[in-house]
Amino acid sequence: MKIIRAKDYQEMSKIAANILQDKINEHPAITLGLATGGTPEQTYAYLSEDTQTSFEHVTTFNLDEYIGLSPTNPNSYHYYMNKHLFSKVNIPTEQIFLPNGFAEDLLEECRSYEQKIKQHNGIDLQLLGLGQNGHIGFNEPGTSFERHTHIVSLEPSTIEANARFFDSIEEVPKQAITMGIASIMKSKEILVLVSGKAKNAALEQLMHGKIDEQFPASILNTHENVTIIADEEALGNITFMRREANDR
Ligand SMILES: O=P(O)(O)OC[C@H]1O[C@](O)(CO)[C@@H](O)[C@@H]1O
Repeated sequence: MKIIRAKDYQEMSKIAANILQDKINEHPAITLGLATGGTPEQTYAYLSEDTQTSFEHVTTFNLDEYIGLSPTNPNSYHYYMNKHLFSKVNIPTEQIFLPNGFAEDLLEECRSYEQKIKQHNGIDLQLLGLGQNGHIGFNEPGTSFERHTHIVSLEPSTIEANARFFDSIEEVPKQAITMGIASIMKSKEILVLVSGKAKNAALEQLMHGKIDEQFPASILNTHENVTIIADEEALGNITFMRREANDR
């Protein structure tokens, strides 16, 4: 795992945006996996400001979506992505994919979402945030590393952490559709963004803890092409010593 140290949130976001821009310019028909939450907001803002990079041939798959929120609900991840990125870049609508948390048949939605990713030959570059409990996408602690896109019940701690985006905690949906750990791990390359003191313990566990389904992000240590971009607050005093194979 490669670690890039950024001074602060702005610098982390700028580095991430530059990496994404370079990848898109090198491979205009790239398939990106995208994340939501507070962490990537500024990365998307930098991408939106850039008039040199064309999204005309880019395809995107988002990690997750709440169940029960329509795409026009301001708290849905559909809405978030339109607001922060898709409405500001030249990506054709038919190249944008998010799970539909409003689908009548949610199991079929999970199956067909996974199928669509496959039909696009998988994800070339997956952007990830890190939950304080180690979740990636909405894969909560205890999720099997073998799972593909599936329905999850959100942990009380995730509901609490995400309540800041809603008028009240009662409004936070209790379930979501998420790409599974197995879906994420099939990505050719993964970029993890980590910012702020609140993520320090999770980042330390990701870098130095054991690989365990109780801490979903730990699986990233077994992927061959992962870069973490973390700011100084998130890194705190974490040492950069190399993880040995027998630490796993
Ligand atoms: O960036 P945040 O808001 O801290 O969230 C971290 C992670 O949690 C989620 O928002 C899900 O709760 C992910 O989409 C995100 O990557």
